[in-house]
Amino acid sequence: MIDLFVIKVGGNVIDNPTLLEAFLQKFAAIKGKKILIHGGGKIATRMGDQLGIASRYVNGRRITDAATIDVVTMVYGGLVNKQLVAKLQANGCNAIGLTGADANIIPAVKRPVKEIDFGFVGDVTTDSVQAAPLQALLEAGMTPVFAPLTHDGKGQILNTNADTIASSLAIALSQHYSVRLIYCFEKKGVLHDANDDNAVINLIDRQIYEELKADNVLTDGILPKLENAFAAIESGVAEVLIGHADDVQSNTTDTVAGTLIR
Ligand SMILES: Nc1ncnc2c1ncn2[C@@H]1O[C@H](COP(=O)(O)OP(=O)(O)O)[C@@H](O)[C@H]1O
Ligand SMILES: CC(=O)N[C@@H](CCC(=O)OP(=O)(O)O)C(=O)O
Repeated sequence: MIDLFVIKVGGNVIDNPTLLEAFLQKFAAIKGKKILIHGGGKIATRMGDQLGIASRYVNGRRITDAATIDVVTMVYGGLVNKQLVAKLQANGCNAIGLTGADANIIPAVKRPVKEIDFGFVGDVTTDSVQAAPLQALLEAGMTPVFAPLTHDGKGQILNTNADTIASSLAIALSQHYSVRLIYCFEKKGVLHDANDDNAVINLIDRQIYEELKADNVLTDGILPKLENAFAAIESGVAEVLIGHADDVQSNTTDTVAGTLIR
């Protein structure tokens, strides 16, 4: 099978012009087939504040009411997605910006209301992801760039966590390609101590994950990121890595830096 890199870049990198520029140069230089998924949660929060629409989170997920879905559609599907595409084009990468609604690639279901009403948040089932249009774009030499938006098939855009979009696409495409899923953020990997940037854990399996959780080493966004990483590796994705945005290029070779998920 042909190799495919499915690469996700987080909001802290997108929000830092120096880190972002370096990341996009390295991403553009990666040879072979690749897909980029971007977040942008921090920018959406800032834009919402400017519009008088405050952000609320439960369990790390944004409560996406009617006003908020408009903000995130504009920010993720417009501002962030198109800026990334233009910068990749400037770096010689033939990027094409997409949401999950485009070509019906990522249908989703509005999260059912239980104790919490998350509003217009979409849950993805990997068997509903449409790989064929993505394959057509990849075979034509283009690099799809995904905003973290999905749709319900009835005309409603939905907000879906970018880490989840990345693992769902990686799983669906692993039927056609040998996929390496790489989560890029502003740390060198999963750390033994979140404040010590050099304390990288090289390898995490389910048992180590449970021990790290019990020891309170893992908090905040790294928990859903690891859940998505395990979902991918347990559903046919060949390799999953979590590392620094600066290491994206080396992480597409045999010399990996960061945390390998097994
Ligand atoms: N042990 C840990 N190692 C690395 N990051 C950690 C750890 N514990 C908590 N974190 C936090 O998790 C965050 C990553 O999650 P998140 O903000 O969702 O990433 P992204 O920017 O990719 O969306 C880091 O910025 C860090 O603050
Ligand atoms: C449902 C949900 O929470 N969606 C996320 C999508 C953006 C995202 O995932 O951005 P980062 O990768 O920068 O965190 C949100 O709106 O914050």
